[in-house]
Amino acid sequence: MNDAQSAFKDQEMLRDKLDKEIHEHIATKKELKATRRTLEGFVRMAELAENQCQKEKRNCEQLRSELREHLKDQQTLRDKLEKEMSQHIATKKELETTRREAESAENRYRTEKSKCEQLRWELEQHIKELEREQQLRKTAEEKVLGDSVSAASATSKDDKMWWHYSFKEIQTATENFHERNKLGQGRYGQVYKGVLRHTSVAVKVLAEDRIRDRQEFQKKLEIVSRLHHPNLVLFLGACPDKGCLIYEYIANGNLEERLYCEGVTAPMPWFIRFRICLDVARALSFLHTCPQPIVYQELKLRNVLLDHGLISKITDIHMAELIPMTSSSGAHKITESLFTRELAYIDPDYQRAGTVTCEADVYSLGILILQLLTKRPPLGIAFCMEEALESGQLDRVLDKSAGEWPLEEATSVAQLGLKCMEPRRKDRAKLKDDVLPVLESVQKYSASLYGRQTDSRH
Ligand SMILES: Nc1ncnc2c1ncn2[C@@H]1O[C@H](COP(=O)(O)OP(=O)(O)OP(=O)(O)O)[C@@H](O)[C@H]1O
Repeated sequence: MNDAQSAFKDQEMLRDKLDKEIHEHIATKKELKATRRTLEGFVRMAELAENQCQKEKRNCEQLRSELREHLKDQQTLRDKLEKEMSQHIATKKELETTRREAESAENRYRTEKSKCEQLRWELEQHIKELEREQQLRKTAEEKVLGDSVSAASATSKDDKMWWHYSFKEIQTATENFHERNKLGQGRYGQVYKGVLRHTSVAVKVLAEDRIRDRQEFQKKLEIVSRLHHPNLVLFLGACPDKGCLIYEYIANGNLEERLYCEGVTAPMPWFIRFRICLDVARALSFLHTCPQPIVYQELKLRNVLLDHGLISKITDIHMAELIPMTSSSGAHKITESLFTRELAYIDPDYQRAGTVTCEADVYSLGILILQLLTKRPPLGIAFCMEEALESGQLDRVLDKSAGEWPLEEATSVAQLGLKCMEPRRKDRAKLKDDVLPVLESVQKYSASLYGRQTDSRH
């Protein structure tokens, strides 16, 4: 083989190689073209996608801002709702409070109404009782006036005005002085409830030393049995040998218990208190104006009993002292030791004069009046009332549980109470001229307020 041939061969091989490379190049070019198209497609798709994205993004922005607006609106609405809700709760609470207040006001109204009804009923009973007793009183007073002189010396006579009960009868009546029938224990003995000859009675069993002087005791019984007055507890009889005194039973306890609402009783209204002052003053006046005057000496809250109509009656009348007919001054030396009496109620003039007069009762009445006005203990009561009146602050010391006191009337009763308590007996208020007129006019005022006459006695 020559050179030409080998060159040709080389050229052939080169041409084949070039052809092959051209083919490969063409194929690669085609591939590249295809790839380029694909890529261009991708680019377009990417552009489309980006456009879409932009659009979506814009939509999103739009939605977000709408959402923000919406949320803002919702927040405003929620704030408004919360505000309204709390207003609603506050209104509801207010309504609840108002409802409770209305309920308690209604309850208070009902209680007050029933108290009023009760008082009205009691007043009506009082009127009936007074009417019934008025007649009794008239005849009794006439009889007493006629009889009391002879009564002092009636011990040996047989014309007894009281029942003589046997001890057996009294034992039966009190179930042999059973504890459950015991009404209380005083300084001079025990008191039992019982039923004697179909009548409710209080049996007072006096201590032995109280009946030692038989004659004196009998004499007292004769006098006491002749004392009939609507405001005195009625003495029915006795079993003198055993020191048992039989009194009518008074159902509503004593004034101290009622004033201090023991046994959860309702407070006494002011007009009942005014009436009690008058009742007690009338009882004292009756005793003092007997032909042979009687000084009660035992006036205090515990010795004023109240019946079902809240009419007051003074008890322990057997403790009273007769002023001897021989005493021109109306003064009497008493044998009783002062220390057996309640000190605060004792006439301060007794120590100076050494004798007792009817003014001693007026002094005790003064304390009782001030106690009913203020519900305070007797000690220092006059001083406290003087201060209140001088400073024009009476309402500060008046007992608020008695209701709305009429100030003008309360002032005149308070002044009267102080006048009764003047240290010197000659300066004290006089029952007939001062005490009764003031208390009667106050009673008239109370009656006019309640639209009817609650007192038919005078
Ligand atoms: N007739 C009566 N009806 C109903 N209760 C009465 C009667 N008499 C007395 N009592 C009651 O019996 C109790 C004792 O009364 P008593 O008179 O013996 O003593 P006191 O008044 O408490 O004290 P003091 O001996 O100091 O007077 C009191 O609670 C009184 O209210």
